[in-house]
Amino acid sequence: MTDYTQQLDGLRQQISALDADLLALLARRQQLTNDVAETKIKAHLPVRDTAREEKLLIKLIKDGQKLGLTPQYVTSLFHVIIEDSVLNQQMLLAQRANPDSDRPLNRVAFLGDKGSYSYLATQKYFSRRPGELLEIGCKSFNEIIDKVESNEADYAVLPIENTSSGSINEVYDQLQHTSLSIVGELTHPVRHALLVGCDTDTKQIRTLYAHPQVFAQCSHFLAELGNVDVKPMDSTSAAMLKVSELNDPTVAAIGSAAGGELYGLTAIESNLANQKENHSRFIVVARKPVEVPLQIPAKTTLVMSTVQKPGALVEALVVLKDNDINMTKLESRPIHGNPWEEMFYIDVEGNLQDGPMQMALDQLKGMTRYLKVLGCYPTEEVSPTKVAAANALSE
Ligand SMILES: C=C(O[C@@H]1C=C(C(=O)O)C=C[C@H]1O)C(=O)O
Repeated sequence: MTDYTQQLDGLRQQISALDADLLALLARRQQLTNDVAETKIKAHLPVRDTAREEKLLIKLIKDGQKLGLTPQYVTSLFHVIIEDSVLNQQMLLAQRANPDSDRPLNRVAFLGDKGSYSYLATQKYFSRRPGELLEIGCKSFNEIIDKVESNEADYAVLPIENTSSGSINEVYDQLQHTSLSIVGELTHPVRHALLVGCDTDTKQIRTLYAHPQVFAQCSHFLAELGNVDVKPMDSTSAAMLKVSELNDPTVAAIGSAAGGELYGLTAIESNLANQKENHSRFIVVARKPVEVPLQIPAKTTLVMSTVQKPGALVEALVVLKDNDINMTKLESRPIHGNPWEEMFYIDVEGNLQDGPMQMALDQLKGMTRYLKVLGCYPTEEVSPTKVAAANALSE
């Protein structure tokens, strides 16, 4: 061994030892924040305390500067740490309010197979929850819903909208007919890459396999690519499997680089989506609704059809406004067999147990032809507490 390799080895050993200490400290911090959650349950306090977070961040930024760490570094690091702590605490409270959802095994149905975006989202959502995960890959949204309805699965993870291609109509249509309830949500980044199974380059690709939603999200890239045969597949993972089996330099799939790795595929181009910030929102559905404790932020999804008269939808929305309920999404879908009639899907911020929500639902019942609560569930988004670094340092 040369002197330099010896030196490098020695330094790396020290770094690894420090990283192990950091992990142990983070685990201790997590334990303390879980204890905080227990206290909040007893004291009926909200999980999130942004004033405390702001104070904490200001002090950390100042102390970090003294140690030579930039405010940006400290801030982004602690945003991740705090987000994780808030999500864990929320999960703990939600679990406590729904003890029967605490299972040793969570059987989860999702679209595709290992490597699909739904698979990655499923892994992410259930990684925070107790119990083992049994993944049940399915070929269609219909099959996914069926699995839960027939008790072959406990949960389904369904993509509902994407920042590039918009709402996933097929999922909305399934929600019209199911007795299942929405019990959770999550957003997951969707980063499309061009995946190949052997040594090749983009110019040689003649056939592209992907899910139709993916083609829609990457339409600009496809237009630039020009003369390729586009083959729609049931899922991203089916596209990956196809390309790995064909082992042909003229074929490629579009999917995530992480998913492609599971099939031995290499990403030769990345960031293919029209919109660079490409995210999908998923809903988690189950046979039984959940109760969301008032100490954590909640969303409620309603579906309704209005009476056929001018302004009926506006009147329904005014009910939400009058009860100070914030609507985060409105989607309309045709009702099969009733031409020109629409079903409206509405996401609002708030808990089903809230007084204003109950009031609004009562009023809506009297003025709609059909009204159903699809679910009330914890909001998974933790917007980071902003601290102007300059403010922190000028004190
Ligand atoms: C741990 C707490 O709960 C939340 C998480 C925080 C953290 O991880 O430091 C800080 C404030 C709260 O939003 C707390 O209230 O102290």
